[in-house]
Amino acid sequence: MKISFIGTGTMATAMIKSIIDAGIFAPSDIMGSFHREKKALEVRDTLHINTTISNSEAVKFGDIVVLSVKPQIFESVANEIKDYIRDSQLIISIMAGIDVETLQRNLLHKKVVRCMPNTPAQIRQGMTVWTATKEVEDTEKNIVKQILSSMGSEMYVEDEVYVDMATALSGTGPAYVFLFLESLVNAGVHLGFSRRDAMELVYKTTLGSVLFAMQSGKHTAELRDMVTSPGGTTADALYELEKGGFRTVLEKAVYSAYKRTLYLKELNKKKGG
Ligand SMILES: NC(=O)C1=CN([C@@H]2O[C@H](COP(=O)(O)OP(=O)(O)OC[C@H]3O[C@@H](n4cnc5c(N)ncnc54)[C@H](O)[C@@H]3O)[C@@H](O)[C@H]2O)C=CC1
Ligand SMILES: O=C(O)[C@@H]1CCC=N1
Repeated sequence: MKISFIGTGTMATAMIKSIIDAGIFAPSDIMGSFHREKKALEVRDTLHINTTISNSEAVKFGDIVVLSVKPQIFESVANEIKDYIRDSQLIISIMAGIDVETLQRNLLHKKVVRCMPNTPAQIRQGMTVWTATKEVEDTEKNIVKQILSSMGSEMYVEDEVYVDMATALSGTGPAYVFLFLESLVNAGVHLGFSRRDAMELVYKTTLGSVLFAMQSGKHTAELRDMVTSPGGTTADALYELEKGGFRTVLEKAVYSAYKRTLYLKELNKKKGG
């Protein structure tokens, strides 16, 4: 079985490394298409996969074709490749804000998987939410599951509305976490720690807390109470966080990313005609 990537950037490269590491595809069975020859040669030399600057060549190569270009150029890429897609091929899209109906209509193809991965896939710790059209067979769904599992965890959903929601929560999620980490590290530096020590304290505290929350199975409010001594330091810090609207700001941010996903979806539907 062969797989092609249309647009071999950050996310596609993470997927390619994962499927090679997991032994699902050999480099010789992978093709990546590129915008520029120079980048294609660089990747060919490092990952030892096949490369091309022709999207139609890439489509002809794979049994599975992954669409990993930016959503803004989907329409022009679809026009370029639609006549080369075979009925038997499985199309996997990782593009944000392009729904199944728009994919099917622009590609003139029914067998489609839409998924939303995230960047921790680069170290095989990603989280991907995905759905498939009824034309995708169970054996093909199993292959998709294997591909996505090689990048970390995966969650299948029947209704694609959850893929839109996941775009705001888990797809965009790493950016929220990185901003949180950056703020805490800065707070540590403000107190007087070296940046290196502050990073170690913050990263390990965050990692330990996440693992504790996952393994204890307790509600986070209960875990928070365990830290909060009467008249102690935590109560003061939490008071300031609530006063500053920490939860509300976070919820509004996620909701705003969700609205943006829906906006992009509508925009791409209209563009597709
Ligand atoms: N970066 C992220 O955290 C996530 C991104 N996504 C989705 O993944 C897709 C790719 O995102 P990234 O990898 O971050 O972007 P990227 O910009 O790193 O990758 C896109 C690649 O497409 C190439 N390209 C541009 N025009 C092309 C053309 N006409 N034909 C072929 N290739 C072309 C670019 O040179 C680039 O390498 C997007 O649709 C995005 O919505 C999904 C989940 C998370
Ligand atoms: O910002 C974006 O549009 C992409 C989709 C999810 C994460 N990054």
